[in-house]
Amino acid sequence: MSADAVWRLPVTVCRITGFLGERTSAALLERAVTAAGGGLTPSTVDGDKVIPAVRRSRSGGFAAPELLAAIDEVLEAVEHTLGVSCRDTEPSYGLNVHNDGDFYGVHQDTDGVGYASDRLLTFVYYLHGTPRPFQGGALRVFDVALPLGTDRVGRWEDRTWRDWEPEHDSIVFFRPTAWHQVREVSCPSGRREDSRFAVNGWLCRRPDGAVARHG
Ligand SMILES: O=C(O)CCC(=O)C(=O)O
Ligand SMILES: [Fe+2]
Repeated sequence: MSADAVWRLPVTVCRITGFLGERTSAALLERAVTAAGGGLTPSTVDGDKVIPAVRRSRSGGFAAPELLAAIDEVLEAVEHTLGVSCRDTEPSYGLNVHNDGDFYGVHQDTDGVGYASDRLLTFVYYLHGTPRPFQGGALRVFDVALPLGTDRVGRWEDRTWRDWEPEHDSIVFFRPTAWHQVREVSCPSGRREDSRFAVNGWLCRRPDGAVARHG
């Protein structure tokens, strides 16, 4: 057998289109555009570092109770498909806005500071104007490529991937350990309302002793 043999394991992504429906998603987009008008700050990595070579976008707090309610409704199916249990978790999320030239390099959502290890499930819900006013901006999720021997770690050259379009009113779920990136966005108008909007977050393990939401 070749010493270069690898196991290639596709990473499961649950994707749902038309997630909130036309009216609710339009209202959420309007709120996202308004939120992007003020109060957003450069997105960070490792908790609090702004590193434009790794990540270039703007982020801020955002309330989307209708999105959380809809996530709750599909959660059991998502847990089953991804093989995670989200009992006793709480959401942590915000708004990420990508405009011309913005991107997020390859990373895991478990990177960096301690709290990230409490993330059990990643969700990303996308919003944009019609027709889609930007190009690029796919979510690229890498397959796992494990060498058959145990004497070396996987090489990046061995990785394959799948791109997921950030289509308006679609949502993806995946495990936070998945390697992924946001491909560079091209948004020639540069207008705020033409951005790639994502409500992005995690279901996180509650600190010990907290009261469980689901009883
Ligand atoms: O916007 C996306 O498609 C993914 C964003 C992301 O990976 C993150 O914020 O950790
Ligand atoms: Fe991420």
